Amino acid sequence: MTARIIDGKAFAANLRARVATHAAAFAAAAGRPAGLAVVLVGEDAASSVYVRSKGKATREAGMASFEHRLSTDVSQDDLIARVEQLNADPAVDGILVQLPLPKHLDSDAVLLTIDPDKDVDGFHPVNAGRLATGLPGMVPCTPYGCLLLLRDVLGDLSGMDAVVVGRSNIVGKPMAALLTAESCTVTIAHSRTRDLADHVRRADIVVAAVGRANFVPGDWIKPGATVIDVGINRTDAGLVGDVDFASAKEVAGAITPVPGGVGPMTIACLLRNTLVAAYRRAGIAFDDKTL
Ligand SMILES: Nc1nc2c(c(=O)[nH]1)N[C@@H](CN(C=O)c1ccc(C(=O)N[C@@H](CCC(=O)O)C(=O)O)cc1)CN2
Ligand SMILES: [Mg+2]
Repeated sequence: MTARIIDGKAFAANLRARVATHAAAFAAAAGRPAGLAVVLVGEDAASSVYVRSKGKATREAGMASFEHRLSTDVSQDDLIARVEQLNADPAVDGILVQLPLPKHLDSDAVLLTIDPDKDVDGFHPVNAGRLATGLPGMVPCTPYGCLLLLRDVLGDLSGMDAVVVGRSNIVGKPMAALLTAESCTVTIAHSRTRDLADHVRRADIVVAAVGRANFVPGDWIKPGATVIDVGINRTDAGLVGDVDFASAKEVAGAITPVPGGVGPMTIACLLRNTLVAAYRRAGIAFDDKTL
């Protein structure tokens, strides 16, 4: 069996086009565009690329992009003051602080400062709590992108066995919460999990988010399973995921490639979250399940 290769790039392009249509309707109804502020601290090369991509995608979707570039040695107080200024700015619907931050800064404290209703990354504990309890909030972009791809491939996920490999606050935990809300039976595996291969072999859905190149080999995959690879690892062989793609694609029913799978969904879902935040803040009805 050779797996269906899930085209995240095409899916993301389609989502971005749909966001753009709704963003135009928002601007007409609210008398202003939805706005996203991105804060970048320092010169990290990958972060600079991502922030530039986010700004471009935001403008292409017909939304306002506000870029705040702060020097590597910015103080914690000055960074927090910038976030507070964005919280108070009525033109800003979404705020995102690009991660990772330089070592001298306390990411948790910075993320706690973001107004939860503008937290388009969905990283604030209030949004984590809303997701865990089924309340409307902001859902982290990468896990939400994975969910959209899974629904597209599988339709109803109810009753399926899912394994999430990785327990980060940014991907693993919210991914598990989203799959639980879809009525999957979810296992969260991590570096201390015993008999990891056995857990993965039982899964209809595997989400790999450990940050280790080619960590999940094809012989761990149940024949026909759907494999979502969140990993982005730069190796001598180029960019690779957390799943050994060459062996896994011979066993899986469907699999995301790296690059071109989950990655593009992250920015598309960020635009989606910004639009959702804008509608909520403006008090204009919008069915966010359409996106
Ligand atoms: N505040 C945040 N910081 C970070 C996030 C985030 O969601 N919020 N995620 C990552 C970086 N990231 C966006 O910020 C991101 C990573 C990767 C991609 C992507 O499209 N990847 C491509 C490959 C790109 C390449 O060649 O390097 C792909 O997988 O096809 C988009 C966004 C960490 N920080
Ligand atoms: Mg188990």
